[in-house]
Amino acid sequence: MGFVANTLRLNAEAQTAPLLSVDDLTVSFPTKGGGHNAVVTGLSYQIAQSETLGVVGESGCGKTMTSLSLMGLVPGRGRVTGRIGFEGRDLLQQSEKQWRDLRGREVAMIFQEPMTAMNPVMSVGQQIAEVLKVHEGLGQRDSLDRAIDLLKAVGIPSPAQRARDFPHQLSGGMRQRAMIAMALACRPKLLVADEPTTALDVTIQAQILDLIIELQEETGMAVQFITHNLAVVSELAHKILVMYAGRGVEYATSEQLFDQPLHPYTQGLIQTLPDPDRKVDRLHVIHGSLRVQPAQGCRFASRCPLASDECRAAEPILREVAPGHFVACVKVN
Ligand SMILES: Nc1ncnc2c1ncn2[C@@H]1O[C@H](COP(=O)(O)OP(=O)(O)OP(=O)(O)O)[C@@H](O)[C@H]1O
Repeated sequence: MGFVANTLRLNAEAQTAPLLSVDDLTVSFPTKGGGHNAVVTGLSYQIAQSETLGVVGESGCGKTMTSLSLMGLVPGRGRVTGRIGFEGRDLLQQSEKQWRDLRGREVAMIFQEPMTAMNPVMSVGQQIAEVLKVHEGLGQRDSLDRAIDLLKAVGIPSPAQRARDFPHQLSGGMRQRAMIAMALACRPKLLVADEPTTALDVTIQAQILDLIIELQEETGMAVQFITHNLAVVSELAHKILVMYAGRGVEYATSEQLFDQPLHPYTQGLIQTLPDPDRKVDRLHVIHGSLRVQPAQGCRFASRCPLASDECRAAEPILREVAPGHFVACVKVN
């Protein structure tokens, strides 16, 4: 192939290849009996540049472990297998040094608990300024000015004063916002946001979601946004992955998922959303618990209104039932 054709092919691939491609991701922890307990099983999804993927599911379904895998931060003796393709390389094959270079610079994560990410003995402004010095090559004065701008952008009042505070001097909500400012400061290619706004009041929540969208438009950042609240991702996500007990059970564009939810669990989640047009006496509840799982077959079967013997026979796999719309349920044709 000639040089021009080759270059065109490579450019076309660069435009179409997703930034992140997770294939068959499994995270497991050793059990007392000497075996392994998988908390995430065979998960596959992709995120393109400028795209937001919402990862939704109830507490304990494996959302955080999925995100920590992308940062190389799965705790303890957790074992991660599969492939995490990022710009064409497999992150699971990286050395610890390569992980350290990647974190913060190319992939940044905002956690539910901000103290995880902050240095307790450095002022908040200085911490953000350090990021800007390293990533943008700014000097001391400029980096501090930009840090103050970022604190203002995440809704922190008197940002110049707050910049001089240490993390423990800020309230929980302020700390959360300061951590978000720090993650966004380095303009990561991929932002992993784990329930970042849950503890904040609705006005600040909306402000932070707007800030993420703004930065995404400006820099082409990809976002993986984890939440148990489908309403939050409906505003923000282009695609949604619904997880149940460590597995992906439905994966589709936001429109597909809200217009035609196929998995009974997704349908249940959507019914739990308050709808001003739907007059109901009380909100829908998905009865049962994630912790109660059948020994084999579909993990949702014990809570599913449609479950029959065929559901309990074998675990359904995620399959494409319409272009770009995947579901793991034998009841869906
Ligand atoms: N260090 C660990 N060792 C063993 N199991 C763990 C460890 N950390 C988490 N788990 C288990 O992994 C499973 C998935 O947890 P994870 O935190 O990913 O869920 P989640 O969907 O993010 O929940 P939440 O919304 O409550 O954060 C849970 O069953 C949890 O008990």
